[in-house]
This record gives sequence, structure tokens and C-alpha cells, in this order.
Amino acid sequence: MSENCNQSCNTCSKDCAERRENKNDFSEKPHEMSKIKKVIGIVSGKGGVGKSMVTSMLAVTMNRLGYHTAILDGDITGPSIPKAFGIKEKARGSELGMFPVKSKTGIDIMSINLLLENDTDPVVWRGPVIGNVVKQFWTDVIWNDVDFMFIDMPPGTGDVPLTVFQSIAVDGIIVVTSPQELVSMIVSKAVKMAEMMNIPIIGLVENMSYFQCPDCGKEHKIFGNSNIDEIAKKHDLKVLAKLPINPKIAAAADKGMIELFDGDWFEAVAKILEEKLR
Ligand SMILES: Nc1ncnc2c1ncn2[C@@H]1O[C@H](COP(=O)(O)OP(=O)(O)OP(=O)(O)O)[C@@H](O)[C@H]1O
Repeated sequence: MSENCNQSCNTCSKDCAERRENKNDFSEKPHEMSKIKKVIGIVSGKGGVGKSMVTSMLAVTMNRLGYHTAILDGDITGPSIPKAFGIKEKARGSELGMFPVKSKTGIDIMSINLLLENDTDPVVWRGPVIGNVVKQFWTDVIWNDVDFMFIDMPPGTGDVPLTVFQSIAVDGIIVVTSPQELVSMIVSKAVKMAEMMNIPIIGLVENMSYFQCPDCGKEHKIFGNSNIDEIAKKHDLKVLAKLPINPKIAAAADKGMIELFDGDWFEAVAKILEEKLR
């Protein structure tokens, strides 16, 4: 048994005598040189609600707190993480495996856009191929001593995210919603998927919740009032954060400077995540 055994064979690549495998277990071992403590999957009901934005800001928050943080960009058809971090260089590999690219503040990132020759090339692959690429980001990338890995999951609750959840040992899920969606249905689907996978839902993040007037400070519900609090209560979930529509956040992501975002929206989430390491 490994001296660092945490009883979770899914996050360990050692072939020890105590290893527990199960016939219905589709989980893949991470690269043998990887060491990853906690894996958090960020999911959404559909594209464009700010899942990548929330993934990036969570990673920046935990990195600022001194944790070695990584992002596995599982959103293969819409990979926006490298752009938000202003990463132009390509990922490298050796005979041992692939290496993530480090952001300016030291966040390890792997994304399909770090491998494509031209990052404006569309990815026109079918679901199973996409699922396999995400799996390879887990099995073939050397993730060096990571405290928190955030996975920007493929959007939705269909085939591709399901494959990813079956293959990667995710410790918890954060569901990103926005007030203009059918939040109730999306949260119900996410809850069912998490139950099927036996993965806890850490909570919900409502993005684009309101707009705060820069002149008078008044909050305006651009998309109307959401019922996120009632939905969370119904499923016994926490609302972890409500993010405003903030043109500065969008501009920071567009300029590749998301690491400079200013705001304390994720303080409560950070505390919950820190607890997971204890
Ligand atoms: N709170 C916010 N305030 C202002 N702009 C935002 C906010 N959240 C996201 N955006 C902008 O909305 C767009 C979509 O966000 P993002 O790419 O994070 O969504 P997504 O859910 O990951 O989409 P996809 O799944 O299609 O990749 C981006 O241009 C982003 O800059």
C-alpha cells in the first residue's frame, strides 16, 4: 500500500495488493507521475452561462490562497480557458507524457486549444472522441502535486459529461446556472446525474444574477427574479455564490487577464473547498 494511501483507488495509480477494482467501474487511473488531491467538476445545463468563467475564477481564488491549482479544460468544442488566461504557447510532451502549460500566476492548464496548431480551428468530433480526449487529459498529462483541479466540463448532462464523470475521480460538482435558464429542470438533471455517479454536489453558483449600477450602486435583476434559493432548498443544496453581470469580468477574460479579477464572490466557496482537503 502507498504510504500516502487515502483509500481512494480512483485517484491513485499504484498497483498495490490492496487495490479495489469493480466490474462496473469505468474509472481511469491518472498518469503514474500525477499527484492530485481534489478534483472539482464544474457543470452547466447548457452553453454560455459562464461555466468557463466560474471555473477560471475558482482556480484563481484557490491559487491566491496558496494552493497549487490546475484546470483541465474538458469543454473540447468551446475551449475558452487558455484565452481567459492569455496563454498563447502550446503544450509540450515527452516520452513520459504531456505537460500542462503554466499561467502567469502558476495555474497548470491543459486544453485542446493548447494542442491545436491553430486555435481558431473548429473541433468537429463526435461525442465518443471528445470523451476520449478529456480522458487523455487525465491519464496522459503529468499533473504535478496539484491541491485542487477544476474541470470545465463539457456543457449539459448528456453522453460526454457522463463519460467524463465515469472515467475521472471527481470529488464534487459545482453547478453553474443563470437566471434566464430553466433552472429547476437543469438542477434536477444535475442532481440525478450526480446521484447516479455517486458524486456529491458542493452547491450552485448563479451567474449573471444581477447588474449593479456603477453610479448609484442599485442592483437590477436584468433577467428577472430567479428562484435559485427555493430550488436549492428543495434539493437540500447550498447557493455558493451569486455573480453579477460585470463588464469588467468579461473584459478581463477577453484580454487574457482573468487572473487580475477583483471581487470576493468566491470567499464562501473557498472555505468549503479548503475543508475538503482536511
Ligand atoms: N458574470 C459575467 N459578467 C459579464 N460577462 C460574463 C459573465 N459571465 C460570463 N460572461 C461572458 O459570457 C460569455 C460566456 O461565458 P463562458 O464562456 O464562461 O460560458 P460557458 O458556460 O463556459 O460557455 P460554453 O459552455 O459555451 O463554453 C463570455 O464572453 C464571458 O466573458
